[in-house]
Amino acid sequence: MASEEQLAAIKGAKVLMVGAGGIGCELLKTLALSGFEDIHIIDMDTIEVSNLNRQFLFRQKHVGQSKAKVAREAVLKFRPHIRITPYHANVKDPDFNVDFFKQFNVVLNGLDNLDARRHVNRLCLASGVPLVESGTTGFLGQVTVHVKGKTECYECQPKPAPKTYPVCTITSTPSKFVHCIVWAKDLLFTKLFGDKNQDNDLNVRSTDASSSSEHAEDVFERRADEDIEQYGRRIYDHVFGYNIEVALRNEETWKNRNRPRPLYTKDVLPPQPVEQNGNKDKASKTCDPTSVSAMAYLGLKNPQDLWSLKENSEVFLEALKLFFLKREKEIGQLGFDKDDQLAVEFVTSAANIRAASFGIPLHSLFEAKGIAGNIVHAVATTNAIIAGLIVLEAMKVLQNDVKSYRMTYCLEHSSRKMLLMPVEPFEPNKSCYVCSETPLTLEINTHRSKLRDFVEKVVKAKLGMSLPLIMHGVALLYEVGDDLEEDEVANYAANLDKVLSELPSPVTGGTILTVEDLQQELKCSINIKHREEFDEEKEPDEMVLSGWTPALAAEKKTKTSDNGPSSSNASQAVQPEPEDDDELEIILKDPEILSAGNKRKLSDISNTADSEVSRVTGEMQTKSHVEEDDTHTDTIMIDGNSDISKKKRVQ
Ligand SMILES: Nc1ncnc2c1ncn2[C@@H]1O[C@H](COP(=O)(O)OP(=O)(O)OP(=O)(O)O)[C@@H](O)[C@H]1O
Ligand SMILES: [Zn+2]
Repeated sequence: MASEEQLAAIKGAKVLMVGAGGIGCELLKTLALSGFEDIHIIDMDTIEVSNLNRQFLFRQKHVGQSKAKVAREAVLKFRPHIRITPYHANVKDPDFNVDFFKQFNVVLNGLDNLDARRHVNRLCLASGVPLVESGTTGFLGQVTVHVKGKTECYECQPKPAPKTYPVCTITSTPSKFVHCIVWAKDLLFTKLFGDKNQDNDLNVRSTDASSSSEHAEDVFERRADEDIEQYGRRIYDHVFGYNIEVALRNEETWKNRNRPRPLYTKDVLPPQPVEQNGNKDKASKTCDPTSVSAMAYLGLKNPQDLWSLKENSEVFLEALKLFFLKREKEIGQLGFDKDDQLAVEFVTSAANIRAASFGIPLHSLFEAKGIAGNIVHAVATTNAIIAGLIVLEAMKVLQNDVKSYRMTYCLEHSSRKMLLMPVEPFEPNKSCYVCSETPLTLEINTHRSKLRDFVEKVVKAKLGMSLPLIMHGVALLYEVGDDLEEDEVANYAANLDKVLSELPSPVTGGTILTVEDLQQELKCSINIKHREEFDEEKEPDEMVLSGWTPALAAEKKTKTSDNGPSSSNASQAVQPEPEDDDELEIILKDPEILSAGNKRKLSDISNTADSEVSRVTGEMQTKSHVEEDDTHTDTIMIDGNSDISKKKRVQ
């Protein structure tokens, strides 16, 4: 029960909720039922059918409508007297500036991506409004509190990079199904249906370039007048047969590994394509490209079935054929999308054929889709728990009850009757470039890299700035904005194509650049260090940004699966299966949700003397470990006074 004071604080509060998805729907409902009367909601999305199983404010009839607006209407039905202001918009829109943020007592995030989270963090810091941040992934979740000057900000700890695999594992020596998925999705699919100009390791690494260059030359291009069935079989024989034979020639590679088996269509399929009783007509009449399906054509109904090698080979050829026959216009610009049925069918079958070749167990389309789309199924209950915790923290923030702030982790397996683990928040990281203005250092080849590389790869991608302004002393090198004169726009555009050392105000080793985002009111200094050479594999961007160090050095490796934008990136991949038992076994829907902060804090705690906490943490680190004395636990403990909640951070 809330006290009189709490109720008064709640009633008088004006709160901003960002995101009205899985967490957001639960949060709005809980806020309304807890007595909040002035709630603003920003969400840029419309409702999709796939949201309905867990976003309970939405119904079938709402599909296609604004989430923010429908969520408002749904809650007003049972709380008609409160004020809910919806914005169907991107939180990064310039309208939501520092002044807009200043009107709120607290901001509550229910977002699903790093970019928007960082943006909101910066606006909260700039406006001095406390932020309660959250995320869930399946059974895991967390709520953290960020108050300027009092606790760490959302960006005080660098976020872990998504799980990556060495290129040679993907192209030459896969040992797990996920390696085959990455190969099928990021290399083969992209090679056949994506941007032809994009760098792709498929040719180079999976064939012996020196001895087979003429064989590999343009092998993926369909020849003029080539029958589509012939083309498909040629691709199949090349990637699953010929390339494997070439790889086998390198005896060194296979000394300590199982040798793969080359697969050719003639060994797996009958010589002529098989007509499927009447299904062909059905497939060819389909006009909606998104409903084109090789499975449907082949009469394969259950996505959870395990297909044989022959069936996979048929799906492979059929899917490739359907892309060329039904979706030809899209070829050259397709990227893998987990919601694209034909793409999932193609990738599943290609990954399975490769898996068969390498002696790796095959997977169903359903499983393969989960891996390829980095899907961890959402759990509505976790969202509800997290939403409740957000409200509890918001109430403490409104009463300025700093001592009671907690970051709470929702665990998958209870330990000692605890499913929720509250931890005291950490102090701001003094070397955080976002909240402490610490200068960063950038190693870069100033004679080779262009300003454009710096803007795209550092300022936008790494620093997350949207409207950057770059200065060298008093000289403006780059700026964006609606109010620029034409000649300024032309100057900046010209600068982008210049190498750093040839800019009007040359950037060389020893230069200090000031980078600023006017909307986020974030400013930071970057010390430039000239460096000639970079490691192609480890530093493909040819630049290394440093100076932004975690507060605690000891980091554990975290497995991640990325729920970010559906763009596929050859270096990113899911890690759904445990690899090594000694690694932290948290499977993340998106790396930014249960981020570095989470693993650091958990491992910090495990280093403390408190065995109870160590046990909880230990369980998270080795998921398969079963607690002997914990077979009938269904209690959730969120006792703010428990020993655990009093644990101080280790410095
Ligand atoms: N920049 C942004 N501005 C406004 N809203 C955003 C922004 N980024 C994400 N969101 C919203 O945050 C919500 C996150 O909710 P959730 O994680 O449940 O995702 P979802 O898109 O509803 O579901 P799923 O991705 O699992 O299909 C979404 O409704 C999304 O529109
Ligand atoms: Zn910070």
